[in-house]
Amino acid sequence: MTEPEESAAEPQPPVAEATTQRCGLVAIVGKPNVGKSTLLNALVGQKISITSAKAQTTRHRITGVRTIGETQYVFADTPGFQTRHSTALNRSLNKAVTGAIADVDLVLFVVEAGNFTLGDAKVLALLKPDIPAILVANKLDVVHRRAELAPRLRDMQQRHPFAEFVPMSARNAKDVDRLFGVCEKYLPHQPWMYGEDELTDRSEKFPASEMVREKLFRLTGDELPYTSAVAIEKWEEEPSPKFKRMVRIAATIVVERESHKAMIIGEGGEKLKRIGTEARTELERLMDAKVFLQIFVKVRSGWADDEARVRSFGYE
Ligand SMILES: Nc1nc2c(ncn2[C@@H]2O[C@H](COP(=O)(O)OP(=O)(O)OP(=O)(O)O)[C@@H](O)[C@H]2O)c(=O)[nH]1
Repeated sequence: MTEPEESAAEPQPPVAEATTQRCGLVAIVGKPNVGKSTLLNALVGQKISITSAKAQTTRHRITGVRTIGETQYVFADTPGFQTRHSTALNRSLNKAVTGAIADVDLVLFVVEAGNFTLGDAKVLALLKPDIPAILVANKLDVVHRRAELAPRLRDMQQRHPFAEFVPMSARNAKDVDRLFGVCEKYLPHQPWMYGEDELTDRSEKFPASEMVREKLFRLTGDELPYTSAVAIEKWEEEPSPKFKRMVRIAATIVVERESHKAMIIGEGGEKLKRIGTEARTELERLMDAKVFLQIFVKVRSGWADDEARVRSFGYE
């Protein structure tokens, strides 16, 4: 039997090297309180902070994505390292956690500059020598005698073959930018896993609409049909001298009948006001931001039958 000759015409798998894009998984690890969350927030621009909205790859939960130029940095969660409790740190010394950092492209191993302890050594022992690791000596701003750093760093280098060493402060934007530059070359040439803004938008908008929906159903009881939906129509982050973060959100509740609309608005607008206040209060806590929430109620009969529209409300 001979091989069919038309095989040359079959579609070829894409050649990874052909892309100018880079994309890779980056794990931020370190003992509690060294500044991992602060660093992650600085790296992803504070856009991903809601834990319930974490995306998933096969083996990792994704805590944030940042795309700069041609390079997409996908930050992977390493559960167990992200805790303040020493018991949880002990728990983290297990295979699941080791597995989570075993197949990332790059590890950022975070320590407090000038303060290397047994806790660091325990986490360090879990790193695999074949995955490039960058030693991030964080909180450099509080180190007074920088000369004392060198012997400690040599000690660290003896324990693990770090690819590079970056002294920095997660609170310093220039340092954070520099860190991206250092990391870039360790991410493989391959197409991006996520759209440029995919996670940044979706991750907070979705819980926001769910929050309004939850209050809506809780405060209207069983009277309202489940076909009522909530769409986020406007989402604007604004700089504010007073608040760390300020977000203006406009949401629309879509119902099928005028009678449902009246039910939601309530006497003198009382019910809608309560829905808004409760949703806003919880969103502020969840997003750690000042939130201005406007809610509109629209009647669109039969919308639940319209597939495209259902999709546009996020029920895919
Ligand atoms: N001075 C200074 N403080 C920092 C820096 N980075 C983080 N911190 C502070 O260090 C403390 C711990 O930071 P986190 O980001 O919560 O540390 P973590 O490693 O995520 O802690 P766990 O969640 O317990 O694992 C916070 O009070 C931060 O504000 C820095 O570069 N300089």
